[in-house]
Amino acid sequence: MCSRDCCSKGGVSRTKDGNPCERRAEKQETDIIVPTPQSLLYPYEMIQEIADFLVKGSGIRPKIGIICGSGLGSLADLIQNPKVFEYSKIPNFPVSTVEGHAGKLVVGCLEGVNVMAMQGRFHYYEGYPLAKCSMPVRVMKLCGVEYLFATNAAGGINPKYAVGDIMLMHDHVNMLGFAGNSPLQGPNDPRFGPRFPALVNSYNKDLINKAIDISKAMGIESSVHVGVYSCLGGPTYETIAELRALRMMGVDAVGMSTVHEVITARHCDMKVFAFSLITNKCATEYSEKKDEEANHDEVMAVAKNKQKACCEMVSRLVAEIQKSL
Ligand SMILES: O=P(O)(O)O[C@@H]1C[C@H](O)[C@@H](CO)O1
Ligand SMILES: Nc1nc2[nH]cnc2c(=O)[nH]1
Repeated sequence: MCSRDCCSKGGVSRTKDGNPCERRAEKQETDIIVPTPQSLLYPYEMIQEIADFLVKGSGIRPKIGIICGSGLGSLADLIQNPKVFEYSKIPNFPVSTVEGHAGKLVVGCLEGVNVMAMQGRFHYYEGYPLAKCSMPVRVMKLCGVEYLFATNAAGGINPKYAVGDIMLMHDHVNMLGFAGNSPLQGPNDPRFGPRFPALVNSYNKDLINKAIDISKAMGIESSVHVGVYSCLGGPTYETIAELRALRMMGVDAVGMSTVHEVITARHCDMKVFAFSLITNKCATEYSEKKDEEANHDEVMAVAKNKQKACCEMVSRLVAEIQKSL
């Protein structure tokens, strides 16, 4: 009861004659916390400011943006004459909190092409909203990037995949999107892209075909697949029932990233190439042994072992793009 002698009925405070209590209504109004829509977290001007800082600081306008997956930070070590920016020194940039994600942005030259690589990405499970996780993709765009290379470590659900294989992504199942979460949620800024972007053909077919040719030239084609990736929120790895459900949906590999980055990149019309390094085989039988459970140490160890092949795939593909520039 408030001091005006009100009672609460059906969650609404009312005076004795049945009218809503004004004082209570006023208080409730001030108590309501309206979350900022995701798209407003990083307005265009703020992204422009970050991009200007990076272009001015490096003296480079990159054409290709690379996001290094867990344990794949060595992709950025390929870059010549690197200018390195710690995330903590970039205005309005989040910090990396996960092992295997160094938290550095490296700008320089690879195979004659200006590139920008993120040694460390941001994940939803770190507590960042999706728009914050994929904000660097928009920064890349305003720096001049036309191609996004997104890489990740993922669990292999397709029974034909082995640990250490590479899966070229040709599509995704957006589980967080199924649940109504999107980095584009909120008012749309048309300077980035349209309100309703189409996502069919998100993964550039020409780049996938070039990567297949490269895998043949490298003699690793038997361990390179083309498949469907799905991102879950993490940080838990999946239950067996979840893995079975994903398999039934046609998912070949599962991870905790990339999809929202690809959505953001396609929204601003970047060409996308993405691959998963299969760091563990997902258990789909209840009889699996304890030592077959996914764990991050294993993910990191496999990524370390396979970084050479991943690096070669990336640099050869950049060299192919260079020919067409
Ligand atoms: O950043 P990626 O997607 O490569 O990292 C995966 C997903 C989790 O961050 C981590 C789990 O081991 O690896
Ligand atoms: N969700 C998920 N992410 C991963 N990253 C590396 N392996 C896995 C996995 O099995 N599941």
